[in-house]
Amino acid sequence: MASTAPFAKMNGIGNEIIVADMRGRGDQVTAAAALALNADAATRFDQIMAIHDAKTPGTAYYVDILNSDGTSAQACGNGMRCVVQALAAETGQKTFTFETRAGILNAREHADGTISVDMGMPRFGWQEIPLAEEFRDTRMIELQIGPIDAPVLHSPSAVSMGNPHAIFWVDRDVWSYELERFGPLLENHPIFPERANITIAQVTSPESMIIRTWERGAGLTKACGSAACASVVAAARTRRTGRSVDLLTPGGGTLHVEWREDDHVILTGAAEWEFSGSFDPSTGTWARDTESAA
Ligand SMILES: N[C@H](CCC[C@H](N)C(=O)O)C(=O)O
Repeated sequence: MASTAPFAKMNGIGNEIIVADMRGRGDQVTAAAALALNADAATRFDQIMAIHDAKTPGTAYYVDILNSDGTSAQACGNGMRCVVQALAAETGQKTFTFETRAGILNAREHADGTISVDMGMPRFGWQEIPLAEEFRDTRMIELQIGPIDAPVLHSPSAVSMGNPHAIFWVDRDVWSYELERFGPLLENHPIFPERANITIAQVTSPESMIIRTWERGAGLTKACGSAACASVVAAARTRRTGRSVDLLTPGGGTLHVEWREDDHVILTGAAEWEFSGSFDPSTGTWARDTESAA
């Protein structure tokens, strides 16, 4: 058995996150460990953020991201805020430069405890998202679900925030759609060769929207940061909102997204620690720290 690694169960406005401290070791959190942790109600999660030693000069840490089905993800905005909060508490530092599979990413903890993550630049090319066939304009792609003559959801915008997203625009209450039924079909639709995160978005003003997301590899979640970024970029591109938007998410929390003029997308919100423990990164066997809160 490999030696155990410390972890913290946290959440980013309800997005269930495990921050695993894999610094100073060469092994990885395995898919088997992810599945085992997710099968236990106490450690059920949407993403594991595994902090590794830096690989690239100029970055402080390399962060590997796993979904609850054991697959890996390029980006996780809510999880990055949890990573920042944990590292800021440990080091006293407020700003960090990370590397993820999607590239270099900067983040900062503010005086009020909220955290901003620079999620980088969105990409709109059909091959970059990626889509399986050519769409010259990804502001609206041909895809629908439900009866052919009366689709329930149709014509989403497609965006890459490092990871693939499709945003379906709806006029009715986002809760009136059976996302748990349509989500898996759309996530795995052949138009998305790397699958996709599926969001339904209701724009409520030029500065606000409500979103619900079916996450690739994790299912329905209480919040999804990269989907919030993708939704604002897609809404601004289609003139539904401006470039600075508050998003209400299913957990009741709010995220703020700003698509800056320099094309970077900044995600801001809270992060919360729940409890700490240690786990075996190869099997997922874990124990709660005795001094840790319930
Ligand atoms: N919860 C994450 C997104 C995870 C994306 C993941 N489900 C994928 O792309 O496979 C967030 O806050 O950005």
